[in-house]
Amino acid sequence: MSTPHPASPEARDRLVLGVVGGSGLYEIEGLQEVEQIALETPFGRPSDSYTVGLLPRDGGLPPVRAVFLPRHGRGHLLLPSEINFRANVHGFKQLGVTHLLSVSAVGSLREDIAPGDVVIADQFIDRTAGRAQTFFGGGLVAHVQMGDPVDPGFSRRVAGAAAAEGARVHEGGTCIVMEGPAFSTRAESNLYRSWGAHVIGMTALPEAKLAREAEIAYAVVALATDYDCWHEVEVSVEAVIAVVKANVALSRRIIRRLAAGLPEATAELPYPRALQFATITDPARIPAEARRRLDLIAGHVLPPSE
Ligand SMILES: CSC[C@H]1O[C@H](OP(=O)(O)O)[C@H](O)[C@@H]1O
Ligand SMILES: Nc1ncnc2[nH]cnc12
Repeated sequence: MSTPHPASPEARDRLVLGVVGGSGLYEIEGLQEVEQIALETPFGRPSDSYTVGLLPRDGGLPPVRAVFLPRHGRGHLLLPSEINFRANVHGFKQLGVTHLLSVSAVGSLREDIAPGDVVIADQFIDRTAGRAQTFFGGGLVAHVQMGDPVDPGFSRRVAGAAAAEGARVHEGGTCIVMEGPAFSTRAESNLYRSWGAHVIGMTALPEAKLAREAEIAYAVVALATDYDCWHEVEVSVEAVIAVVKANVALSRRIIRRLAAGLPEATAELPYPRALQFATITDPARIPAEARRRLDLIAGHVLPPSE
């Protein structure tokens, strides 16, 4: 399978679907012409090798290229705090991904979001600590916008695919992203409820911020697995995994249904041009090392060095 350079106009015009699998989703199904690709990045190693292949598309269109990575690694070896989010997103970018679907297990902070329901989260509150949040730094400064952290058009398609596959879908919702790995205290859980949040997880950030910097459209399909501890019963990994396992076939069907309806060209489902007005550093002062490290992410918005 030939892959154009991800920064080339040809690659940026062609829609490529990325899927980052969460707890319980370590493989996807139905891929044709499958390859496993192990990558290195300037930010270290991703969580595992990427599975790359083709998923069928409706309407006589050629299949869509799809790239899958389990964010905790196969066998679930990585804590949320141990995930190298920068390497994971950089790897997706290297493989030409333009649209990244995050699959995530979350706790519910609302009575009306029951275990087994799907939430297409569209806002996040960052309660992580000490995670690398950006590709930038070291002499090249950029500030991307995060007012709308997920891509609305892509998220609508994800919601449509989930509903078509029979899920009970909540379109929109605020996700608290905590550091973990311990689940919340009851006081924290009640505090997050008082903030109006809908669900709680441990991984959507900094993933969404890095996807934005990489100009990859991002959407989350969050599977509610439990009622966090505000609901009186403690959260247990056993309960979370039981719900994920009961819904793993649903998650895979949502991915296939989403892929089937995707257009061929990014013009029909544009990704964010997030870096167009985000860099602030005087191009003449950018260190060569920073230019090299950020070439794939920001090379297209930087004037060439003299
Ligand atoms: C196994 S319960 C806690 C664990 O599950 C979620 O992972 P992911 O978002 O990758 O599905 C949550 O964020 C925690 O990492
Ligand atoms: N209650 C919860 N808190 C944080 N992350 C979760 N993932 C699944 N359930 C969770």
